[in-house]
Amino acid sequence: MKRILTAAQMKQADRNTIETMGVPSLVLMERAALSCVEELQNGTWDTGKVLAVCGPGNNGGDGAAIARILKTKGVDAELFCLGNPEKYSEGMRAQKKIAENYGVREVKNPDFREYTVIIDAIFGIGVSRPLAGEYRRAVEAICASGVPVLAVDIPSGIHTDTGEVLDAAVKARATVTFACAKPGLLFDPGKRYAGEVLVRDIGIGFDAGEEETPWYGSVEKEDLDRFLTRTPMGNKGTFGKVLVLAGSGAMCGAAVLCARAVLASGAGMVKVVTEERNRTPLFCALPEAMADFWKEDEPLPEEALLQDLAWADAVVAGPGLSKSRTAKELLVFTVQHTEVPLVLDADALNLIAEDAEILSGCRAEKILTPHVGELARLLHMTIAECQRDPAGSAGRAAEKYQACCVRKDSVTVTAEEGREQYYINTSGSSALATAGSGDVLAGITGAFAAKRQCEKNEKKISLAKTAALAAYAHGKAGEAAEEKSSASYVTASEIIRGLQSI
Ligand SMILES: NC(=O)C1=CN([C@@H]2O[C@H](COP(=O)(O)OP(=O)(O)OC[C@H]3O[C@@H](n4cnc5c(N)ncnc54)[C@H](O)[C@@H]3O)[C@@H](O)[C@H]2O)[C@@H](O)CC1
Ligand SMILES: [K+]
Repeated sequence: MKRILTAAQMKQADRNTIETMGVPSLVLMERAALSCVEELQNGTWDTGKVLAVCGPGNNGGDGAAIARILKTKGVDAELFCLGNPEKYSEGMRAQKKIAENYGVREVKNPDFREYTVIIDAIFGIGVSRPLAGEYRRAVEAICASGVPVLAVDIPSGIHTDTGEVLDAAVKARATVTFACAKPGLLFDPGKRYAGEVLVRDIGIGFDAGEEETPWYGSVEKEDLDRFLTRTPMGNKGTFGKVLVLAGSGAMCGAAVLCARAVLASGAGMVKVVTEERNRTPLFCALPEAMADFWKEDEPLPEEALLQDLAWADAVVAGPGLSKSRTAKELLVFTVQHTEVPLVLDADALNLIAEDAEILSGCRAEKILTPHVGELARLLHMTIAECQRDPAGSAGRAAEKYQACCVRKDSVTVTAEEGREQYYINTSGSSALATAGSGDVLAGITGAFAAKRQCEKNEKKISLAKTAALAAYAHGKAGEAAEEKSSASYVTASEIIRGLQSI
């Protein structure tokens, strides 16, 4: 698990390192600069002629230190400083003086195209308003030059906490960021501006405060491997039994994909409850599945359903379910009689968006997996509003529906109810944007929720972390599928196969 820090939390961590731990600010800056120089000298950058573009704050100080260290290594490195020198931060003032002492040349009106690398050290986590005047002109000229850019800490003009572009921003080939990633480097559009994000340790002795909110983190491969470890003493009944309520008359595929993903994600058994017309295609496509059936406009098979719900360790409801009268009755019955974790996806979410009463009296822990369109319907907001605030909109749905909410988008965010805690997903690509991909994620989430349900209490991770692990596995499976061909050719079935190569 990796912590992700907001600007305020990172500043607190810097302050704590300097004031409480006693590490001088210039030492941190030196380490920050050295980590950027190390990146620049890894053989993938042409350091023939380097320009460090420095702002008035400590980000600028990093830039001046980078130019000076490069100069001592024989690189032709120059400085271009923006802002009023009287308003420089102490760190910038000191670093600029040191650079001068080492003979680093300061240029006043550079032609950016003359350089082989530009260091973007205009603003870091201290950026506080849209870029204007000379800052904006510099950013636009850097972008227009086409010269590869290494951004220091965060591309200048990107909001550290939201990833928004503050009117103009530098587009970097890579960003070296210090101590921890920042939300703005992982959310769109900041993610597209940051290029490759390299997190470097500079000796920050934080505790930025575990309790401090908002709390952001990302799960990693080790977390997934740890979670998926199987006890050799287990059997198909103890690895998780998942009930999938999916597929209406016209939509058998969603049920098949979801149930197949359940089995490919480590669950021991899957049972599908689907519309009668899906009987033959379901058994042909997935001989491993058990099944029960319902018929449109006929009474629900309540006895069988009660037994299925008592058997399951987790329930997934919604993929391809339709919003028919009987589908809604099935959903209401399931919500009222489920006591194990309930994953609500697709049409289940659409039905709930139209009638929130469906969830009243629900005793189960819930995971909602809406894409942004479904989330907008659940929150009665516009899609644009939900896109503008990835974490906040996920959090709002978690609060409103007393659930954990997995907000699916190019960057998936999982929010937990009751606390401002968010997992930002770091895996996946546009390969995941294909029909049936959501059914696969619902299946993986159901399998993981069932596995968690079977764990002993002391080993149990939170439901939100379980859902975040499912989103991470889904993204990794998409990446594995993409490696075999290209993002354009990946299908949902290939994402399921990709699970084997994570
Ligand atoms: N000692 C420390 O505190 C360390 C700081 N570090 C670097 O310092 C950065 C943070 O430094 P600062 O807090 O000085 O912040 P910045 O260097 O990001 O910029 C802050 C300065 O820019 C001004 N400013 C902000 N937005 C502006 C805008 N749109 N137009 C014009 N002026 C604007 C502010 O008034 C302030 O003077 C980090 O991102 C990192 O690169 C690292 O060297 C690690 C150690
Ligand atoms: K920067």
